[in-house]
Amino acid sequence: MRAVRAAETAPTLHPWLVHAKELRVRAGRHLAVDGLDLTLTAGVHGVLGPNGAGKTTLMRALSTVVKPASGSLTLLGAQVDGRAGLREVRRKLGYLPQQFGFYPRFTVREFVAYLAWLKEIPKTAIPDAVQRAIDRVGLTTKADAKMKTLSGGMLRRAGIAQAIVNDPELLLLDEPTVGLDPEQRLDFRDLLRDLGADSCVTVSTHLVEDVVAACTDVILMNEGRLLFQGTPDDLIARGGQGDQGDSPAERGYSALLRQHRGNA
Ligand SMILES: Nc1ncnc2c1ncn2[C@@H]1O[C@H](COP(=O)(O)OP(=O)(O)OP(=O)(O)O)[C@@H](O)[C@H]1O
Repeated sequence: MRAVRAAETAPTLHPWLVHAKELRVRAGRHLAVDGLDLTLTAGVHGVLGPNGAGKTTLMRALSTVVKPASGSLTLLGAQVDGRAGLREVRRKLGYLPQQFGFYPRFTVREFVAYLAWLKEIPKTAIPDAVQRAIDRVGLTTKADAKMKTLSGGMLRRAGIAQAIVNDPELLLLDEPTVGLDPEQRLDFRDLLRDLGADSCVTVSTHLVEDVVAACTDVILMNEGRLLFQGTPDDLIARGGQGDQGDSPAERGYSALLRQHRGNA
């Protein structure tokens, strides 16, 4: 019998929950993510960048919806290379796509329960998990309303509920605040902080102020690459009086893009 080394039975330690190296991902024929290096741990990571920067394509790769064209991507310790073995990672993922499909006749509860079933949550645990997710996004009174009767902002919240129903270790939210009213946006910031306390939450948005208020980490993408990664304070420190923007963070954002374009 072969001797088993201690290293073979030790738990796998992966300091990064997401680790991308020289990552390239196609959107159609276009290389929308083009040589991205990124490491993420627990916390709330806000992904900013101009239209077409590759944010959605990155989120699709992190959610395992599209497979990388090249480079390496490790999610929750598992190498994503297009082959088998993704089932375990997918059970621990939550993903709100920019546009998501649903059966319009489903109630919110049925929609979230369906996703809970897909995530392989044990049958007996589903009703409580669904109720908790619906409560956390503030849709308690709409739990038994049909999806087709919801407003845009409510639909978005139902989408967030399905993404968090399995208490994911890696949560990916693509433009989650679109359509939310100001009060709901403030509630959502609280939810983000709560979720990021012990999991890795990645939020793509155009709202620099949401990132500053609710994120531990800012990621700025441009043309498929990482331009900047730092704290909201680091972003603010990059801006000057002459830079475009209505707030210190927006000025920091503009300054980083301007400097990059100047150097390109
Ligand atoms: N199906 C496709 N075929 C060809 N090009 C595509 C396709 N989808 C996206 N692209 C291109 O890939 C690039 C990145 O798109 P992506 O949607 O990832 O950017 P984004 O940062 O999310 O943009 P936005 O802020 O507008 O949502 C863009 O130049 C876009 O035109």
